[in-house]
Amino acid sequence: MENQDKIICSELFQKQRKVEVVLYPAVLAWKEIEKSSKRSSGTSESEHSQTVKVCEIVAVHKTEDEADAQARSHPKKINQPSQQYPYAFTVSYVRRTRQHLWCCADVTFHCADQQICEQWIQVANEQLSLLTNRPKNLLVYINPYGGKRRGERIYEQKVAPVFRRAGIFTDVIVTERANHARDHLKTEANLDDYDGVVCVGGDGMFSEILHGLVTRIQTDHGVDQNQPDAELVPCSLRIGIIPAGSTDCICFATQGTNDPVTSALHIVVGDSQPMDVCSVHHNGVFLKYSVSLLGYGFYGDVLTDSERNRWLGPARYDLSGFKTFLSHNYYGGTVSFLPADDNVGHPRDKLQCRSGCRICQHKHSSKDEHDEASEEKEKAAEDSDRGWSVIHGKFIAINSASMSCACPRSPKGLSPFAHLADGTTDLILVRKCSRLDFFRHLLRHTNNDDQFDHWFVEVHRVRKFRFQPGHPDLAPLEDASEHPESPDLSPISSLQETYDDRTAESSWNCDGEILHHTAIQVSVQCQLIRLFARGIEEQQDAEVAV
Ligand SMILES: CCCCCCCCCCCCC/C=C/[C@@H](O)[C@H](COP(=O)(O)O)NC(=O)CCCCC
Ligand SMILES: Nc1ncnc2c1ncn2[C@@H]1O[C@H](COP(=O)(O)OP(=O)(O)O)[C@@H](O)[C@H]1O
Ligand SMILES: [Ca+2]
Repeated sequence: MENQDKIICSELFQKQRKVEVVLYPAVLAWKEIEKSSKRSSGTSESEHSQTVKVCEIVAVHKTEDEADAQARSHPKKINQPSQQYPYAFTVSYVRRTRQHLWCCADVTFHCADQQICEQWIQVANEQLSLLTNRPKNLLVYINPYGGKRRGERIYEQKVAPVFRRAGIFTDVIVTERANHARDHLKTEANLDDYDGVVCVGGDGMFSEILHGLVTRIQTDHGVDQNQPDAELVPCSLRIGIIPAGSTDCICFATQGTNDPVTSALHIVVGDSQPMDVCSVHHNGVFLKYSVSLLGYGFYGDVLTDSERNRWLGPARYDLSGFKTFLSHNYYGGTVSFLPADDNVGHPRDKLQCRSGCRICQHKHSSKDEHDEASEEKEKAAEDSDRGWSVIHGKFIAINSASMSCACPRSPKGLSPFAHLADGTTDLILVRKCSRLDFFRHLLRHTNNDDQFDHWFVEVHRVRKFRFQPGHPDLAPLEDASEHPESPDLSPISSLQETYDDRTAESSWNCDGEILHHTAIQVSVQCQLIRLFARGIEEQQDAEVAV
């Protein structure tokens, strides 16, 4: 860096070592100045600078620790270098540890001159105030019953101290019933008072916040959510997620870890990650929004069963997953879908959505350029069923993943190459197959094998889809148990006695909530919301060069 880039530069003390500290517009750097007998000047610079990006500084504060106070009140006792420099300031900043985990680290610089110390604090804070994307006022909702019921504790012990340090003001509401947060956002909350909303809970709680916010914005702008083709108004408030639920896949898939401190730091630095939202309708009536999984069959049945065992906490999904696997139900129906454009890739193209993803960025700019005429044309084509594909069949699972849906149970997710903000969802059809085959498919969610590489699985990247339950009389699929490649495990007859595949219906798991209708129409709303996140970082992003 050039000399003229320096905003302030001083020789200070850090841990009793003399360091040169420089604040550049984008970076804070410090390096040790060693005593050296080899040089006439008596000092030499050590090889390595330590650096912190200014945009990842949480706060710069005057340090009031005991040693400094003592040094000021008993100047005669001074014998340590740090005590000769009794004024100090502390820089709190983001430090990456491992696996996308962030922590808040502190570095304290000491100096002899009070004025220099105060100048540093003032100048550094002026630089921080130029970062206009940082939130100052947040509305926080805590679900005290999510996950292992630790929401309040997690917030008080791990998150609130980070917000306090960063000087963020918060209004905190601990919910008293289901849909408390949704209803408060819909009708009561004064959204103009806040720069963002924070959700402490799981995917179900996130879904509440999403519905409250999106519905409020549409109502304020006179948009009718019941119109499947309505142009929805994007939310200007960002949403932060503090993971305190059971699956927490929205948090995991957008920052790579389920750690409350990491989430708090993404909020403090003002990250912004656009995200697609699926709108779900039934016969022209709005049902729900979804950002992660819309799952019929296996995941719908797991969720329905798990609700009965909520007291088990996150383990309820393991029990229900096992029971549902043994039941081995399949459901008839017709899936129709409108494939996405080729430029957004394919669910098996191995292009992972990462921080600053080019595919999502390209989608954003082409969305801006889209003129009204081409939009009209597109709509007409969609309405006339031109370009739609139709599949009848018997399915063990129909999953729509608008993002990877990675979570600790499945670190690469249901659709590892799905994108957060490309305006599409990956539609995964798992046809009727043997129990052993389905087990192999599930197992591949936990290892590096391709879970789509099975004869009974197909996956499509789509912009819209529809589902109609019912026995597929028109074009029944051959019975998979007769398929030569699918040796079945012995049937578990007691579990299947009452099961009639002509009439049976499952339900939809919509981000952890059960939908009350099975016939649905789904449309992806490109980048409707933004999170306080940045997508999963590539490992080299962690290094900073000066
Ligand atoms: C042989 C071992 C097979 C293990 C296969 C595991 C596959 C797991 C894929 C999980 C995808 C999760 C998608 C996210 C769903 C959440 O929205 C939903 C609600 O979350 P929360 O509100 O935090 O509770 N979670 C689920 O539906 C749980 C699915 C668990 C399935 C075993
Ligand atoms: N105070 C409350 N009492 C009961 N249920 C609540 C409360 N606040 C939120 N909920 C509901 O709890 C459900 C599960 O919440 P979530 O935080 O996702 O936990 P989990 O991940 O364990 O399912 C959501 O459907 C949400 O609407
Ligand atoms: Ca998507």
